Amino acid sequence: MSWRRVASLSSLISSSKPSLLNQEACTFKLWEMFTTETGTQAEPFITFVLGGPGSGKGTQCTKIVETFGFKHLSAGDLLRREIASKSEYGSMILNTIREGKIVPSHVTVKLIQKEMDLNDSNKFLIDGFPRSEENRIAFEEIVGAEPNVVLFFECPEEEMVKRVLNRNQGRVDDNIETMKKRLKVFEALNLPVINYYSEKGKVFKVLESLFHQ
Ligand SMILES: Nc1ncnc2c1ncn2[C@@H]1O[C@H](COP(=O)(O)OP(=O)(O)OP(=O)(O)O)[C@@H](O)[C@H]1O
Ligand SMILES: O=c1ccn([C@@H]2O[C@H](COP(=O)(O)O)[C@@H](O)[C@H]2O)c(=O)[nH]1
Ligand SMILES: [Mg+2]
Repeated sequence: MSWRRVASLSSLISSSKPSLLNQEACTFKLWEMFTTETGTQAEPFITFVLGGPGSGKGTQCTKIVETFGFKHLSAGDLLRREIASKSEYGSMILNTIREGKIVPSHVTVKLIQKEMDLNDSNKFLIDGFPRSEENRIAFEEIVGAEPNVVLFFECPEEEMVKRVLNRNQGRVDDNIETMKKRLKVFEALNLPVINYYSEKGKVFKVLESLFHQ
């Protein structure tokens, strides 16, 4: 099956009976097709998983990993690990996350690249990255690859706010002040990346609908 055909499925999902397809069902259906298509591919299969703060990226990535064995690389988790290990960039990263801003591209891309190199898997879910056009360009230059596909989790803002404020994972950025900043950054810097890949026919929009996790 060609990517063109897979992309046309995305438009079907947006236009036909979205209320019957919850995030989980959409994701599983799509990934079933991707694994069938790319099972013998030698090059790494790269998926960028994008969406606003609290849209459910991490939650769905965990489910995909459990079922299909992709390697999940959360850029946010890699950055939080740097803070915890008190690395040279730790305090700068902590301050940036507190402010809801974006960590310099070279730092994040190096962390992602290192994890990709260390891993045997050839199928990656890169969650929460790229956050900006600058991030995207840095990844493409440094890693020398583009994503095969981009999953975009669309979720109403009030739902994202509710989820983040109820997450209870002790994250320094899960408070209303930082959340407002993160939403602004998402719209100003992350949406252009989604639009860029959308024009290349690589984006699957996964619709939020009424469903139980
Ligand atoms: N479909 C859903 N319905 C209700 N709650 C959900 C759903 N998906 C995720 N959640 C909950 O919402 C919260 C945020 O989800 P998650 O951490 O997966 O979001 P995220 O997109 O990774 O956010 P961030 O960008 O802040 O890391 C979690 O507490 C999760 O359990
Ligand atoms: O590529 C990235 C990813 C994340 N950040 C910073 O981390 C926080 C939290 O990220 P989550 O993906 O929500 O876990 C984000 O708000 C940014 O401050 C980043 O700079 N670059
Ligand atoms: Mg997350």
